[in-house]
Amino acid sequence: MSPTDTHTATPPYGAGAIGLLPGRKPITTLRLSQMREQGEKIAILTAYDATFAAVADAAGVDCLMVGDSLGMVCQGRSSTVGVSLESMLYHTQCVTQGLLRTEGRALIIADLPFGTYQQSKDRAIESAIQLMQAGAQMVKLEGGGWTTEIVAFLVERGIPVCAHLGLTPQTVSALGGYRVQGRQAAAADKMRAEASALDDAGASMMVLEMVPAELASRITQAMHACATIGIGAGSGTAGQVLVMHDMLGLNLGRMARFVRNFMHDAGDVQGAFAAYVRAVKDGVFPDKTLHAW
Ligand SMILES: Nc1nc(=O)c2c([nH]1)NC[C@@H]1CN(c3ccc(C(=O)N[C@@H](CCC(=O)O)C(=O)O)cc3)CN21
Ligand SMILES: CC(C)C(=O)C(=O)O
Ligand SMILES: [Mg+2]
Repeated sequence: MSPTDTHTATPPYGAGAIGLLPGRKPITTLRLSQMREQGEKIAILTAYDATFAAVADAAGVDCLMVGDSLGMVCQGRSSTVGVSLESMLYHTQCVTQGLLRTEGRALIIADLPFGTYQQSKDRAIESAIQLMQAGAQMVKLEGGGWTTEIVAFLVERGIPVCAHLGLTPQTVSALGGYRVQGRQAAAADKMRAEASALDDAGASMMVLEMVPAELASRITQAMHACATIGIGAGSGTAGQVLVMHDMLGLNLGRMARFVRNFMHDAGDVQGAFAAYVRAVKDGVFPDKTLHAW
């Protein structure tokens, strides 16, 4: 199938009413790997509720990420560390309902929150199963080499996994702040080795957050099956993700440098989401001015 056969690749991405667009094939992990192989960029936004999920889906967003960033965006916390599995389940159910109501096509990815996978593989799969039963189609967990065993354990048992390297917000205290990761040669080499191990362990996707663009590109090119998804990691990754509120220009604190306001030139929210999808697919977001690392 060529990229132009699909709904996502055919502009305009999101004119008209929410949902119920005919012939919209659901995004599967197989479809994501085809997109990676064919070089069609994967456009992802976070979502925390039914209405925004349905609007983002109708605008052509490929995956919706129920991020533990909901602790900051929805709950007003100063970090994601205190987010509970119950909160993640609630918001995953909300997003799932939004897509069911509108026959949505986006793939739902849910974050395993801090403290629900670090203890053991058993603890990780118990938490992951709950997210999958709430409607997630893939779970995401943060961390380097130590997560490889957990990723393999979940993947072998039929749970698609997204890894997450670079700035891992759940360990912000250990990292000393929300700062760029992998700047030094030794840290960059370590991240490349961890990324390859996670690829071999069967991770379908990998978020690279606040990583130098060149390092993110090198990691992307080294992957055998895993689709890299950048946030503040340049344009060389297989896809991009942003926190929905950020790209609409809504933030409780200071906006990170990698954010672009897509609401500014759009008539409405769905238009902003569609402009984001278009910009990611066309490779014009992010551009070089958006990351100073
Ligand atoms: N609204 C929101 N957007 C996000 O992107 C996001 C969340 N929340 N919560 C979870 C994590 C935390 N993230 C963050 C938080 C802060 C910066 C930040 O302040 N960046 C600055 C500092 C860079 C530096 O010190 O080098 C920047 O200018 O980008 C970046 C990512 C990304 N995630
Ligand atoms: C920004 C993405 C990658 C995330 O982890 C979140 O929203 O929690
Ligand atoms: Mg997260």
